[in-house]
Amino acid sequence: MSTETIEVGGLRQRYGDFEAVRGIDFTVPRGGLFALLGTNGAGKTTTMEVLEGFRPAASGTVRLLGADPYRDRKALRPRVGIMLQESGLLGDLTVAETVDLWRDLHKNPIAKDEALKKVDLADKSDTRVRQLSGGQKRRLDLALAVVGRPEVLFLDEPTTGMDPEARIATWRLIQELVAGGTTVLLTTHYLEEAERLADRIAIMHRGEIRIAGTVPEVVAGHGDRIAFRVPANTPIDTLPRIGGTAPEIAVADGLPTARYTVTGGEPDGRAHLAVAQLLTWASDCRITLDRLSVRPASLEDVFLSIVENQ
Ligand SMILES: Nc1ncnc2c1ncn2[C@@H]1O[C@H](COP(=O)(O)OP(=O)(O)OP(=O)(O)O)[C@@H](O)[C@H]1O
Repeated sequence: MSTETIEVGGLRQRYGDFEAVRGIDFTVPRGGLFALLGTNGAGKTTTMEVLEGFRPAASGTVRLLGADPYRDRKALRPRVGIMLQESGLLGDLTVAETVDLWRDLHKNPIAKDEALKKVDLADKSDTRVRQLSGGQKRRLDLALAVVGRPEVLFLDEPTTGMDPEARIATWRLIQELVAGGTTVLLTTHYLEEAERLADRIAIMHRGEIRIAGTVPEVVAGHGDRIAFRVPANTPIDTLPRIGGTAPEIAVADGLPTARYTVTGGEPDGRAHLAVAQLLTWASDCRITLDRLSVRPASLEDVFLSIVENQ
């Protein structure tokens, strides 16, 4: 028997003639947190909806807790928590009434006060849902998703609209749930959210997973970034090519800034060699490399290179 809580193999999904998901594969073990990142319309929500059992897979294999999420959705429902992108809350109910309604759907729900405390809405208990702010509604959505003590949690852009404090509190709650063994599939446009929370991520673009792995694995092949400013009138056309690549030059506040992406070679030594080459050039030109920075590629760099180049 598989030890994976979520299994997706060769999943394809169409809307009429349009293929929104074009053969994707990933698995999430019990207690893992997998984040799907990607451009608008990449197919993240569609993938999640198949796993949530809202529609059958057009082709491919999809298993949730060892079962078919569409055919076995009745049996799976009590074991799964879902936070959709668009909340379907009833505006006339109070926060407390809403939580009560959801608690009634579960056999062993957490206490109402505990649910509201988890998402910092205890003081809004008697407020009508329509009077909540966007971020507060998101927090109520999250309380409803966790009220039934789910084994698997689907979170579709959970922190959109939340202020930074609420976002950090939400991350803490998600981390507690994962530490307790809950398996989470998350979609997000916040790269920092994925970096903080996920064991593994996938970046989707146009219905395909373009890259997947742990964050260090994903950024590993994308080189280092070197940037510096030089005084005006520096002969920037004499800047060395590094690894066969010329720098990108941008002018800010009247001063040229050079940026290199350094790939190839041994990761441990390539930035060192590149900087040595640049310092020699600077010394020959009798200038200083102002605000010299050297860093490995970030998740944002990888994301942008996927989106811009493909
Ligand atoms: N019900 C639908 N009918 C037709 N096309 C749809 C439907 N739902 C989604 N699509 C299309 O399928 C593609 C994938 O949409 P999906 O919502 O899965 O993307 P997403 O990655 O979640 O995007 P976002 O980050 O904007 O939420 C998009 O091009 C979208 O327009």
